[in-house]
Amino acid sequence: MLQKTSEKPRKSDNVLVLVRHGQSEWNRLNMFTGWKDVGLSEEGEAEAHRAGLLLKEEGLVFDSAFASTLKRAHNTLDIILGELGQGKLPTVKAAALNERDYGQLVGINKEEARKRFGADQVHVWQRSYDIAPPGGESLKDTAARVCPFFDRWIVPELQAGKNVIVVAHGNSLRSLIMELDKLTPEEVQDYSIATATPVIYRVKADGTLVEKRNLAA
Ligand SMILES: O=C(O)[C@H](O)COP(=O)(O)O
Repeated sequence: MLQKTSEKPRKSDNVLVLVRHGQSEWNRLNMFTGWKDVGLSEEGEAEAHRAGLLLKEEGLVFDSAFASTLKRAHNTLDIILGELGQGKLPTVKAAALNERDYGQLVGINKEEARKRFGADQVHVWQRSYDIAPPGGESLKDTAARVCPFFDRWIVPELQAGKNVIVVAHGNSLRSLIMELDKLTPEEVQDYSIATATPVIYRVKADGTLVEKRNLAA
């Protein structure tokens, strides 16, 4: 995993950009989604275009692109790359980056789940580190597939000086950012990621992280 340094960022640093997909149809309906492969809503497509324009304003050009195998993520990536004029960049789709499996909660409206199981219990399932929803994955389980994939396939790209974009999901990215930012299980409970809001890490040639920024519209 990449380490952090307190050195100042430099223009020559390369970047790792992490983006949660734009609003999906089931985000719009406030339903637990997990591995269900639902598409982007109209608003989600618009958000993805806005994220692409924000990255364009930053002057970013990517050398490598990764997304999950779920269409809300790789469609968001396609829209972003289109805005950047990089629609031909080959992209890697990996199931290891898929959203956390929400098990028996999938397809249930989140408000309805709070009424049925209690708000505190649902919050524990949504945000705790090592407690899984029934039949699903905890954040720890999710990290156990996301982080090894990141180390195996993405870190070498960054260490080779490439600019990398990764489009994935609220919880698969939380598990990765927990590792990158060295968040404790308590800290990660309060950490959530907005849809289509790029998180930019600057990465030095030796692979250390120098700066993290959120690109809010
Ligand atoms: O799978 C889902 O329902 C969402 O993508 C993430 O849900 P959460 O923000 O409730 O964890």
